[in-house]
Amino acid sequence: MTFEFLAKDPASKARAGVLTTAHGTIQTPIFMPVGTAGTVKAVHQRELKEDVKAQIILGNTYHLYLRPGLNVLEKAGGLHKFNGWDRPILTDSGGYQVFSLSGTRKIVEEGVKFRSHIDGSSHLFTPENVMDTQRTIGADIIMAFDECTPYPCDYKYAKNSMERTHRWLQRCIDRFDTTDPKYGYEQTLFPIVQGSTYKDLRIQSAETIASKNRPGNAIGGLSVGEPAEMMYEMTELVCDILPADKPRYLMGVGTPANILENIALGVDMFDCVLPTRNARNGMLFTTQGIINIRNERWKEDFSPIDAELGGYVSTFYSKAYLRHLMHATEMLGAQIASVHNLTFYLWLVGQAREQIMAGTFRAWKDQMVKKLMTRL
Ligand SMILES: CNc1nc2c(CCNCC3CCCCC3)c3nc(N)[nH]c(=O)c3cc2[nH]1
Repeated sequence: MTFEFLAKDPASKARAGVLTTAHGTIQTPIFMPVGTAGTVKAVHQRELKEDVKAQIILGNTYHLYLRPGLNVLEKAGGLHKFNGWDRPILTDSGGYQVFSLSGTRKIVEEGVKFRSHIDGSSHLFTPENVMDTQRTIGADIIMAFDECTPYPCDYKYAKNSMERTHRWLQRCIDRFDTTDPKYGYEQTLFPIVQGSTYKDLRIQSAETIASKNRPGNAIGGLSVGEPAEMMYEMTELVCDILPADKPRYLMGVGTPANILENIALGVDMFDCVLPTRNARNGMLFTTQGIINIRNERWKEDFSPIDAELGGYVSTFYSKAYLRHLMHATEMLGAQIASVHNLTFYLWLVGQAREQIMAGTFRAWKDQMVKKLMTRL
């Protein structure tokens, strides 16, 4: 994988570039739609490509390992073949999902013991077997096995957890660098910075991750309930230490405003469940601001969902019709809202990229953040 720089914003740390992987190129800054069990919920691959214009999507190691399982995925020839997505895929390492999904889990030096949320069977994720699992899934970019510390978290726990994550990282590197890809194309391992909200730990973790000299780096342990200002402070601190010539991936972020503010701090890659999860609850991000489509006020508004955004669903369907579908709990409602929100997120990062290329990102960002927060 290579990262080529195209432009840097004169009035911020925002940059625009191109990431080249075995399954194609990615224009950065980029938003990566989250697929859980091998699908972006309620969205067809064709819609992801043609309407959303997604360039890279996420797969979920924890889910895919439990169901359909590695045998099916290997027989299919990997996730790209299984779900038909022939562009880049990134998989998270599963540690975070164990914490957020499996009620019962225990962290030991070896790894994390947990029970499947599907059938209660017990499992152990280790740095080594999580590397092997991600080799079998076949994602172009895979993440190191880490612990995402909760917020708030006391200093002692954060320090011990960070040091264990660094030991796990070395085990990931040793395993990854001595195993081959299974399907004939190269994969890339990203390490993840931890350190909770403690400046000295964040500096130490960023320096450790930078020293591994991998093709890309991730920032973890944020977007876990901390105030936005804290997220920005930690991100800026870490971005100033991570090498500028490698892509920076801020995990699990975020709202449209979070994304623009973090692009200004030097982040290139984002993922978040917000656009799809909120869509299913009727919360739409639009070029005019945020709409709760279930609200009475849209009952007889026959204007397009978002005429400015363009794209099929946002111009073909009206607000009144989508509101009706949501109230009737019609599946089509979730599909329309999901495609709309994802299209909005890809549009937003695309606009940011154009502004960075034009050298006008900073002023555009400041007024866009205000507009995006407007509740219509
Ligand atoms: C929402 N906030 C947040 N997410 C974080 C995530 C998950 C990022 N999203 C991955 C997708 C989730 C759905 C299924 C497909 C993978 C984090 N992941 C890791 N490994 N480490 C973090 O510190 C880490 C930190 C995170 N903070």
